[in-house]
Amino acid sequence: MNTKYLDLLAQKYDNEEKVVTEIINLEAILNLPKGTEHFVSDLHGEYQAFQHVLRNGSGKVKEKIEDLYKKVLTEKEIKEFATLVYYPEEKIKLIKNGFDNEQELHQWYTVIIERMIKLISYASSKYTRSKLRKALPSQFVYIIEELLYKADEFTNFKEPYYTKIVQQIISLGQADKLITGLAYTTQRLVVDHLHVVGDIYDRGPEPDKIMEALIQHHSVDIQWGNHDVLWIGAFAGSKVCLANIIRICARYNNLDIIEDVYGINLRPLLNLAEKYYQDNPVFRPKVQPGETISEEEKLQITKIHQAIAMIQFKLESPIIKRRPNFDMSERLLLEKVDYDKKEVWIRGTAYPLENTCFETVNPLQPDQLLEEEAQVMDKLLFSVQHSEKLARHMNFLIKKGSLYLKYNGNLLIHGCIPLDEEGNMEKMMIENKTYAGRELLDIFEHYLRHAFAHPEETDDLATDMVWYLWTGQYSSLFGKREMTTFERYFIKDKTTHKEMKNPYYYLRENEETCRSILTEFDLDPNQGHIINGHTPVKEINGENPIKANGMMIVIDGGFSKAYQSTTGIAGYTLLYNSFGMQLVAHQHFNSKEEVLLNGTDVLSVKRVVDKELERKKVLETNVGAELLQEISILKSLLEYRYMKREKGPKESVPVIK
Ligand SMILES: O=P(O)(O)OC[C@H]1O[C@](O)(COP(=O)(O)O)[C@@H](O)[C@@H]1O
Ligand SMILES: [Mn+2]
Repeated sequence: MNTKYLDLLAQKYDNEEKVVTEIINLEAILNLPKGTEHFVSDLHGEYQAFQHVLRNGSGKVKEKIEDLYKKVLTEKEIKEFATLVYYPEEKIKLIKNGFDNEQELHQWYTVIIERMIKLISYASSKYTRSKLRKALPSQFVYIIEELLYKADEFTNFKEPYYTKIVQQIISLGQADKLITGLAYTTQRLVVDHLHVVGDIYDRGPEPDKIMEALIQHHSVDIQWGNHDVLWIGAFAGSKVCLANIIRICARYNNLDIIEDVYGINLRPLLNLAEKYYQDNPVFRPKVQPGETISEEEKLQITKIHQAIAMIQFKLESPIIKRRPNFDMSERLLLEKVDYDKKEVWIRGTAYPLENTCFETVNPLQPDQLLEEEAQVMDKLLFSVQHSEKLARHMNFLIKKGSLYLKYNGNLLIHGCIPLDEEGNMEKMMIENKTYAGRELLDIFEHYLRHAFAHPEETDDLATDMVWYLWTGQYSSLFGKREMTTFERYFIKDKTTHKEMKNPYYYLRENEETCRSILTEFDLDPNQGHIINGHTPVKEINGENPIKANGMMIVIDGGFSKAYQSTTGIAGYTLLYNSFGMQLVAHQHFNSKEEVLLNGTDVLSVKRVVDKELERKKVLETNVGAELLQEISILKSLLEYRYMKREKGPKESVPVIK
């Protein structure tokens, strides 16, 4: 080992005891049960529902409360207590309003602090003290540690020392803060690591708040979804991606995300829209029940929606032409329109067009942007690339995200591995080289990162490739032959709207397919699972999210409100702890207010996907592999710096994928 490196390390471990202590500490951690992983996907801007799932740990918080209190508390009390852990600030307020004297309130504080301490003691039992300490609210670490210590020692909590501390906290007016801190600590202890298997953005109203929550989260990774790369693409300089995100925001009545949240000036686009467009039924924004919108505003959005959709269609054309390998010439639909007859030719059939808005299209050069349209896009791109908040969110997506992830033996991927009908990995030619399977995904990711690093380039291959990831047939995020946006707006015949899925989506029902994919990614097919998002599982039609004998798990049940009528539920999430995997089905989430008032916790059918025969330890995980490496380095340091040779044979370091 490089001695320079060891010298540097010795600055941190500047005596023998420190090295030895750390080795012992790490060895101990290896033998603890593995932490709980929590998988969510397809959040689609539904911040409130996501918060709920995060706060209740997909039912794990309640489960722990029930383990401890089922015999001593009523169902109502358990619900109340669980709600307090999920939403401490609001619930404390509500409860306090119900008391009419100080004494009752103090009594309540005493009981709740005791319960919270017990809960934390239980929830942290599989972690080291140091990990627990990091999860505690910093201002109360010392006090809580004292209480936890007493909770271990005396089960009845009547110990005067304990009582004294609690009384002091209450009389010094710190109880609310302490309870709130303890509630968040519980949430954090219940789920060790969060995986977001794609599609944070689009359709729902608050993707930015989801991003802020993820930035604050203690441990998270993201597998990009097709909607996320659309936003990354826009920020990286792709005007066609930018047109798409604005179009989708207009369609779902979410333009305030662009305008108010990210501070992007839509005025030039609005001026253009007002000049050329009128009302048009297919471009009116989708308004959620309960949402109010004035007729004037609706009309304005309808116009913007048309203006940006037409810009999008025009911008697609030059990319398709300069990238023959994208094999998308079928999508040059503006050129296939007969503008006199008002029909479009698709694969040899002429379809009548309706609700058209071709005011800015020159039939002789249909993909030509008007000067004004080009200027609008330049201004929008400038504004997007100078939004400080968007920059922060996109940087985080890039830092924590990837196209796929191998984690503890499983493969996490939003969309698919493009396959042909025989189950072979589809090949794509990029710059005279053919890629398939894992290599294809790696090169896609390489281009995406390149595009992000070069936001000034707007028409290069890397930037175009980000758009391909949104809509190309061999994109691992899209997984369909083509995106029929044009047809959906302008053609009545619904057969043209159908988007043919990649064979992956039926082949993934077979174990054999899943085995070959896991092998392609160098994962053990006897142990690993593929965890997918992207396609809503239609539980309503009896679709099973667990496929291929448990090797494939699809967790998109549709947080997206717009899709809940087709799925019949409000999303799946997955939990993977030391005992195995559990799939949780969530029922429709109405509002935080409803949970606060009635304790309705709309969970959750659990299906055991896998049961570990033996409890899985940290040693067998990704984290374990990293710790083993650290231990090995520390042992080298011990030997080099403090001349201690270890007795016995050196262990080899296993690699966990
Ligand atoms: O329902 P909408 O918002 O019109 O979106 C439909 C489009 O969304 C897509 O399904 C992609 O979004 P998802 O990743 O959420 O499936 C396209 O295939 C389709 O054209
Ligand atoms: Mn998706």
